[in-house]
Amino acid sequence: MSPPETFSAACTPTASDALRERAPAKVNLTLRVLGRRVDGYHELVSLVAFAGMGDRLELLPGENLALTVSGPNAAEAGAGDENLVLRAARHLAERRPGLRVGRFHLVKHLPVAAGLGGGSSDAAAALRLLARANGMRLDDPVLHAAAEATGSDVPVCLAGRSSLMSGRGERVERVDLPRFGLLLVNPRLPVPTGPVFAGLALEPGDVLPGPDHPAPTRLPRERGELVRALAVLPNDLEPPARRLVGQLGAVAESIAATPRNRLTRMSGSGGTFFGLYDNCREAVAAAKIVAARHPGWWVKPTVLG
Ligand SMILES: C[C@](O)(CO)[C@H](O)COP(=O)(O)OP(=O)(O)OC[C@H]1O[C@@H](n2ccc(N)nc2=O)[C@H](O)[C@@H]1O
Ligand SMILES: Nc1ncnc2c1ncn2[C@@H]1O[C@H](COP(=O)(O)OP(=O)(O)OP(=O)(O)O)[C@@H](O)[C@H]1O
Repeated sequence: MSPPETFSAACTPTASDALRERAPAKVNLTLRVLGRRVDGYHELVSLVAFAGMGDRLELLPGENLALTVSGPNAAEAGAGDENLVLRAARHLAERRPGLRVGRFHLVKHLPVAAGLGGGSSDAAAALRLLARANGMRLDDPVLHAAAEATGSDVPVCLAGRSSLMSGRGERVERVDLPRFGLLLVNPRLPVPTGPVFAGLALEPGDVLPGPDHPAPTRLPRERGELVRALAVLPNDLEPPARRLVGQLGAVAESIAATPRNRLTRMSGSGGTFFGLYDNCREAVAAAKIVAARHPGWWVKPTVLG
């Protein structure tokens, strides 16, 4: 006689119960450094937008927190305690007793330490998934406190749409931007964020005269006008990043030389550079040229906004 049926597996979550979120690449269209705060962080203002590609994160809700990672850049991101997915989850759990967590699976497409805020976007996706699993609203201040505690780029990634980011990264104002074709190029050389900021050689309390940035409402909505406005608002981290990693100059040149390129610039602390185009088709044509000349580089055409 067969043992009595316990039906024990009936309510065990399966992969099909997983919640899913995208973790898109963050692009800093502009990045002005206004000075250095007494806490050592730099005071910034940056126009941030999100790409049509990035990582993917799943959560199978449950009692125990765990993470597995797959995808082309899984090894570089790692699945240990320091992964920003787990750090964000722990920051939220500390602030929200009884938080239901679970098993995360990250598909890591974005290069690591690349200026695309990959880890920050993964952390923000983790917070959005935990909010869904716990019936929390996305504007819950606890979610925002956990984002801020996880990293400077996590609040803007939690917003997940074009924004003007300021302070250390904690102030985020929504901005409407036109859509662009986008080319992302990374020479597969990781660039650590801390040393790039350190290359500015600012002391705590220093204030830089001059750097100014138009308010969200003063930014043009038309693509051509916006490109002209962006052209005079650089990424202030580009000179120290180029000093740190000499090969970055070649990345910028390769994008700038493509047909119909509207703007070429470094994102975040580098070393990914982006090119803007009027549409995705032009970005694909540019990607083919760059990839043919530099087969070892990470080259992705997509859209922005
Ligand atoms: C360069 C940007 O990606 C632009 O969006 C961000 O400012 C960096 O964001 P992030 O990687 O999330 O940065 P965090 O993990 O908070 O900080 C990494 C390191 O960058 C430096 N850092 C970061 C942000 C900031 N406003 N000032 C800084 O000086 C600090 O040395 C810090 O130790
Ligand atoms: N999920 C993750 N994905 C990528 N890196 C992670 C992750 N979790 C932790 N890290 C660590 O975070 C560091 C920064 O990685 P990330 O790819 O977010 O950098 P970045 O793109 O330069 O970020 P930013 O643009 O915010 O400066 C790396 O040293 C990496 O080891």
